[in-house]
Amino acid sequence: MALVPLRPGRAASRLLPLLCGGARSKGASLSPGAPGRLGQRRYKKDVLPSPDGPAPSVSITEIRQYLRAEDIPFHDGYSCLHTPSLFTGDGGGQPLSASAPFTLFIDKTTGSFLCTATLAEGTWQDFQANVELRHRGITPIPPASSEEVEEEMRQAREDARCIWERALPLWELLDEKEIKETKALFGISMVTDATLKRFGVRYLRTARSLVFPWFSPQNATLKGLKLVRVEKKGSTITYVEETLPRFDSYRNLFGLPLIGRRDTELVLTGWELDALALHQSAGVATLALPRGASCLPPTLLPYLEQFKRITLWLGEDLRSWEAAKLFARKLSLKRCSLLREEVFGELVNTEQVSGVKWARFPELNKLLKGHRRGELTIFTGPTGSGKTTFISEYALDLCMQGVCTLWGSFEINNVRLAKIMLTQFAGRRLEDQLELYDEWADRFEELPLYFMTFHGQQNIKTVIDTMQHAVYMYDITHVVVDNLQFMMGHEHLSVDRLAAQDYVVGAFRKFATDNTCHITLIIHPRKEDDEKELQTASIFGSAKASQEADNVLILQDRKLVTGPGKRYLQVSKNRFDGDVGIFPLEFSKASLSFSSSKSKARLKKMKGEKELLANKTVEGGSGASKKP
Ligand SMILES: Nc1ncnc2c1ncn2[C@@H]1O[C@H](COP(=O)(O)OP(=O)(O)OP(=O)(O)O)[C@@H](O)[C@H]1O
Repeated sequence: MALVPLRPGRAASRLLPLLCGGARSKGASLSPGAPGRLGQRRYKKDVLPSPDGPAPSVSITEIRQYLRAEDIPFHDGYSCLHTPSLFTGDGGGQPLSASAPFTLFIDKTTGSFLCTATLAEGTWQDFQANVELRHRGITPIPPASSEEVEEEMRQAREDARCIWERALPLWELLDEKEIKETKALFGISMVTDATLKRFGVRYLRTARSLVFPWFSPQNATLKGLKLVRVEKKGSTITYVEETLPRFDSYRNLFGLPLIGRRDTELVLTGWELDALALHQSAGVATLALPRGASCLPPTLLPYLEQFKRITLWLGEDLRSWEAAKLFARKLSLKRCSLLREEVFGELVNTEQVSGVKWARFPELNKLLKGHRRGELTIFTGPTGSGKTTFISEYALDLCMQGVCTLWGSFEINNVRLAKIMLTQFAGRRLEDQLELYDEWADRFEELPLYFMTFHGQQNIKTVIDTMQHAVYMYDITHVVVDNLQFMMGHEHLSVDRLAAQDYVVGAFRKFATDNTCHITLIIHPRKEDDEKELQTASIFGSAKASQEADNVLILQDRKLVTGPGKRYLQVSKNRFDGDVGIFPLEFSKASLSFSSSKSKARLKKMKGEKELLANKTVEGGSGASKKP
């Protein structure tokens, strides 16, 4: 596996030795004013895993052939193959009986398995190893999670239990007024006590949060919970969620214990309160995804196999609609239905099609309008001008708004990159304020951010396979590749380099389109005259890269003319609506940020690159327009 999520005790924790050296432990509070302890976190001094290949892929045909060859009975389900469990019953020696319950689910895409009876899970290789053990008469032992993960889950269970015990059923609050106000705050005035009771929703007064429990589907013990509180800014209301365990280990399909064996129709919602309301109003079986429209973890698919019809009800915005379409592919299109077409028709005309807006780069919004799925952005700039630093912040900005992001950093290692990002995230040098480190690291770990563990030259096929895997596993919608030169591969050195590059660009283009995933690809410029600014034609290689790209961004670095350290960002191609132009970037060395608050929008829109260059020559070759 060549992917690393930033999660507790893993990647981000490994940043710490870089900042202060040595191990640490901590006891962080769950949120200001909220009771409960996240407990001790252990940190290792080791570094990120060394580069390894992608997960060995297995096709569904191979899986079927293997099961037949091994005499293992199976049903062909929607997303999984179903077999009797290897981990229950009489153990080794005996062939698996077709009359046993089919509680083991093999993911058709990855070959990973989950036994819903014992919660044993593992890779396709683990499955084969366990079949082998049975042949030798040994009772298979479920592959164990690492000690670190076990400890984290145990701690989360304990913390969840403490909170759960302090939380009250909403209707047991002391006074009627408080109940009414609380329900109104969460928009659930119409939800009855019976519904709240059925779903086991409680209220934690001290944290002014609703509490949604995660019960084990096996034995109904509490595995974790989600807290939701309301934040009001003016007339805008936002719901803030926190989970135990942390988001990427929080795999609760909320409502699962209420599903009967015979239920065959389901409404799958993006959040818990929708599941409640829909169940109450339509009487249908409902489940809520643990992270809303942002992802559908494949480990949840086995629990959805029993449904013949699934209606995806993730939200009414375009992002939810796009997510629903991708989730439907995982769930099998033939049983899914989405929001009505007319609703989508209305959305097409709204602002939303322009994509996710950058919070730190308003000028980029004015030109590109936003970040959209399925596009290819090419980014270039002179050597050492700050390309990686800029793209790090540009991608972080989107990631902070829930865009699931995968980084392929082939030039600088992931620890260095994560350190740059963490500095940009915190907006300060944490080396100087170590007391703030824990808080920022905790928040950073919550981002939907993943890293490929490749370093140095890589074969494009391996990289594309890894990206494909990540899209399936983590619903990645933005991949950053830094940079193209590392994909040209040794084997291409003898052939035409331009043809090799065209091939690689074509492969990324196809990936972006096929997976409705945005790719930002950094490409070095060709050797240029230092005195001249870069243009689209300066991108290394043939014209293919700029033709295939939807957006071309150039980091202009004209130190000699415009004074020390001045950089400009030029949008030289914009397929979405054609606006091109240039705006200055203010760099702060302390926060490694290009979005310094001092920066006033001095955006200059241009009709085309030629006009842009001509204009600058008229203005004395200053490298960029200074006009407002
Ligand atoms: N605007 C800027 N002003 C001054 N220093 C900067 C600026 N942007 C980045 N830097 C610093 O310059 C160094 C190189 O930055 P970075 O690695 O992002 O450049 P790059 O263009 O990706 O390099 P390469 O061409 O080698 O891939 C880093 O130490 C970074 O902190």
